[in-house]
Amino acid sequence: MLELKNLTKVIGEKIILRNITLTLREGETLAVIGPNGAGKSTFFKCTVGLLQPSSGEIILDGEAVKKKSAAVKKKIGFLGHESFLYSNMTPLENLRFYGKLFKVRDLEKKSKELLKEVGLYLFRDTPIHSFSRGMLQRLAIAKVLLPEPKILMLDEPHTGLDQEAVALLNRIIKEKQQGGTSILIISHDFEQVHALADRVAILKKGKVVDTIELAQHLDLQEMKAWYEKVVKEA
Ligand SMILES: Nc1ncnc2c1ncn2[C@@H]1O[C@H](COP(=O)(O)OP(=O)(O)OP(=O)(O)O)[C@@H](O)[C@H]1O
Repeated sequence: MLELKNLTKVIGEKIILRNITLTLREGETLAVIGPNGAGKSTFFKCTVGLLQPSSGEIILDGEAVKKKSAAVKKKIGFLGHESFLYSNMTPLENLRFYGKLFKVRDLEKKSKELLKEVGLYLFRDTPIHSFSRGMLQRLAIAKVLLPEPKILMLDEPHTGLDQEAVALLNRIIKEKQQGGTSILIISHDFEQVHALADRVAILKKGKVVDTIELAQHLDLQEMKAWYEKVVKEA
């Protein structure tokens, strides 16, 4: 379980995140949506440890994340805007490199399986500097899955992907959901959020202004209507 308690981020004079308290429950998929500039990316970066919050706590299974222990890093796999891949290396070399860092067992076998899963196996020995954005995103997904994290955090994971890659990503996300992985998704894409999330939180001006459970009966139009009403009134 990942708990965010009173998370605040101030940059310069500006308060970007205000007292965010939110829990990612065991095995749930939580989506965070909100208007441009609401603080979603800053929220994501603070939660995965790329940015230090100004105050507040992030607690993962009872342990403070700010310690950045290897165990905490291994539990959370994140896919942000930067993929942190090495462009002069091939997909297989990238996965070997990260797999060794995370002490992944059966690394060679697992890397090849993941490359097959994301449709890059044929390109396994091609340096990635010639890859398209979609191919890089596929490799970034494989890299994130390699250490089998308990929690997946995805910032706008569908952006820039073609239909086939979106379907692939959603299939992987659904597989992970079934396996009990907790997932946090930041997204602008209502359709994907509706298809994937169990619960949705709206972030506006750095604050969580409302959350809703996506029960079976709440269709996409109703979710959009809820969002528009909350954003207008908050
Ligand atoms: N390093 C920074 N210095 C100053 N202001 C920043 C910095 N990073 C973000 N901001 C400001 O914080 C606010 C929230 O930005 P953030 O990128 O987190 O929003 P967002 O919800 O992800 O937006 P979008 O939907 O447009 O991607 C914006 O007003 C932005 O200008």
